[in-house]
Parts: sequence; C-alpha cells; structure tokens
Amino acid sequence: MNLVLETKNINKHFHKPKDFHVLKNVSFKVKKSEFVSIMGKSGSGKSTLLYVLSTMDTDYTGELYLGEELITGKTHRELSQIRNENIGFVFQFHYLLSEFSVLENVMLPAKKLGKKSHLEIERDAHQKLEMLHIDHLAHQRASRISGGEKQRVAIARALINNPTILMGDEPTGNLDSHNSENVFNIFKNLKEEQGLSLLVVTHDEDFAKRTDRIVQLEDGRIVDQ
Ligand SMILES: Nc1ncnc2c1ncn2[C@@H]1O[C@H](COP(=O)(O)OP(=O)(O)OP(=O)(O)O)[C@@H](O)[C@H]1O
Repeated sequence: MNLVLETKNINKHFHKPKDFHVLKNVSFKVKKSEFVSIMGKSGSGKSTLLYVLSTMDTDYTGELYLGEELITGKTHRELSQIRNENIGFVFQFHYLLSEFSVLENVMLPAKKLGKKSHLEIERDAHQKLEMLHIDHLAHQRASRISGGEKQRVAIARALINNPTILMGDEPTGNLDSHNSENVFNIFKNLKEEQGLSLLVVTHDEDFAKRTDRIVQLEDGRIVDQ
C-alpha cells in the first residue's frame, strides 16, 4: 500500500484552563490519490487534529509518518522544511497578501523553500494558475479579485511546491454553493489527474459524501473511517 500519511495512537491534552484530553488514540492512514474528509461536531477536535497532522503542533504523544518517514520528534527547523516540501494548505480564509499580485502570492512558498530560481518559480506559478483557469489574473492585486478567485489563488499557492498531500480546514466554509462546487471539482481533478492525496476538514455533508472516505471524530476519538 502506497501510504502518504499515517498516525499511530495520537493523544493530545490541553493543560489550561484544566487538563482536557482532546485527541484520543487517533490512528488512521491516507493512501496516495486518496481524497479523505474529516467530519465531526463543533469541538470534536478536527482543527486540533489537523494542526498535529500538518506538523504545526508537536505537543502530542503517538507517531506521525509522512510517507515512510517518522515525523514525530523532529526539530522545528526540520519540520518547517518537511512541511514546505510535502504539505499544501488551504484554509477557510485565503490569507493572501492583499498588496501583492496574484502571481507573487503564488510564488511565495517556493521562494521560501529556496530551491529554484526566480524564473523557474515564476514559470511554475503561471502553470498552476493556468491549471486553475485564473492565469489572466496573474498581475492583479490579490485584494481586487472575487472570493471564489481568491480561494483558487490560495489553492495554486498550496500547490506551488508540488506537495504529496493537500490539507484543508473548511476550504469551502466561506464560499457560496457555486464556488464550493468549483473547489470540490478542482480537488477531485488533482486526485484523479495528478495522484494528489487530500485531507479536508469540513462541515459540508454534500462535499464529504463525495470524497473517498469520511473519518468521523467524536469527542476526540475516531468512531468511523
Ligand atoms: N488552545 C486550547 N486550549 C484549551 N482548549 C482548547 C484549545 N484549542 C481548542 N480547545 C478545545 O479543544 C476542543 C476541540 O477544539 P477544535 O478546535 O479542535 O474543534 P473542532 O472540531 O475543530 O471545532 P469547530 O468545528 O468548531 O471548528 C474544543 O473543546 C476546544 O474548546
């Protein structure tokens, strides 16, 4: 089995205001080209889990693997590199830099990684924008485009370093039904045409039902997957 991500017995506690066991023995796997959604009531631990899986939060017990590599126990510097190379993120809010152009926003994570020349990165950024049918917006300021377009720019930015997995925290939470449908179709194409794995926290049942698998969280525990 070609695994992209695996967790083994992840447990996490918050210590303030009092001890709270927020993630309980969370074990699951994401395969290559798999499109997985995470659902659960408000407060069930979805965002907390995504922080752990995305390597941002290291305060947990258990094991996290990306591919074959054990990620748990790495230094913050190592994690930052691993994250930039392997994981793309799309959030509910696009977090684009409004004074920068669309193209500059998409180029930023590749600049940060520092592995390619400016010209190569610019070419890659245009290619991602073309794939998402928004290359004509490349030189617009990010503040001057629509909400749906902003989310597509955020997806292009998440893809610029060719991650193995794309993670989303409510990526359609701020969009109308037409733009949500667009985002779903983009994700599905990325899976089918590029073999990308996707892991998306969502409250949207219609969205989740059409993914390959739903991981259901209840009080920090997986009750179905
Ligand atoms: N920094 C923190 N300190 C203490 N408790 C926290 C902290 N962050 C979150 N929690 C608690 O942990 C639980 C899980 O929160 P989390 O944000 O992961 O839930 P969620 O499933 O993503 O909810 P929502 O769907 O509302 O976004 C909640 O009870 C929340 O109040």
